[in-house]
Amino acid sequence: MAIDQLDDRVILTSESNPKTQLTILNYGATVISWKINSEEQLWLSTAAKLDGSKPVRGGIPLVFPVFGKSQAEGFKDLPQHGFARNSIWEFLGQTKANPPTVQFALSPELANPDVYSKWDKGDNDFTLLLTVELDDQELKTTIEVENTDKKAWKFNWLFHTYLRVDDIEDSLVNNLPGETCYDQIVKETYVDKHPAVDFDKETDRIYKQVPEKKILQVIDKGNVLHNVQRVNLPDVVVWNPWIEKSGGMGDFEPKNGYLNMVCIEPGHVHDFVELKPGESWKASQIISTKNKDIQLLSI
Ligand SMILES: O=P(O)(O)OC[C@H]1O[C@@H](O)[C@H](O)[C@@H](O)[C@@H]1O
Repeated sequence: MAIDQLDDRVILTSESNPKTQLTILNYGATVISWKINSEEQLWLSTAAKLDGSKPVRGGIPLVFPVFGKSQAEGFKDLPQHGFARNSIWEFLGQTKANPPTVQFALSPELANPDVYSKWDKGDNDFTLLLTVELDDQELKTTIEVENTDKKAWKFNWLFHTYLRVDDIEDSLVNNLPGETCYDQIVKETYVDKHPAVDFDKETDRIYKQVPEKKILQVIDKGNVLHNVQRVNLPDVVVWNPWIEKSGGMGDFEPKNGYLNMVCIEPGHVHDFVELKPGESWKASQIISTKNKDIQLLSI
């Protein structure tokens, strides 16, 4: 694998196919592009700020130590989704040849001080290690969170993945029926009884404790486009801002871009993970286009 380390980003190119490429910004360690044989798999707003002035609108922003806003002690002052997505991570280099693997790290010294200082008054010592593996048709991102402090603390984690679709109105996400979700639009918890998640309006749901064996599949006109597998990430957020909400976001362009994206966000967000001093926690998201069969596990 060729690795090009530029000032603000790292580009990985597959040796077996030079048209398979991954771009990771140092800012937020945000994957902003993943092309398989020239075909882009992720959605990135054309107005996304890539200069570190604002979290990236698109790609795979990383959410830590809080998902959304929380009134929990130590989290109240943090802005939505925490500080991992607006801190400049350190590129550690290539760590494995096969599958080609690189790593990025974040610790309090590197974290955006304005935001980090709002988490328990900036008093929690931690290390985040992000491992990114690029295979021919698969992207695996693994996070390891370590408590390097002398006291316990807690956190949420989430991969805020913007997947590209041809037309959201022709797309479904399966394997969530039967699961309990908190619907952030109507502010209610219910069991989703639809045969699949479809999209004809703003959608913002947190599915809780979804069994790991359930692969989340984005199905476009009957074809499986993306398979999202999770390791140690029990919750899944499904988000599409639709017309009004995306219209109000200055960094969301083109304005009809909501038709070409769906966020499937594997995370640990319903409950906090608590780590005692010296403990660590590890989780992965695996997105793949290999499997074309619809997985029928639900109901
Ligand atoms: O605009 P932000 O901070 O990137 O958040 C985008 C969306 O992120 C999703 O994860 C949340 O469920 C939504 O409620 C939120 O609107």
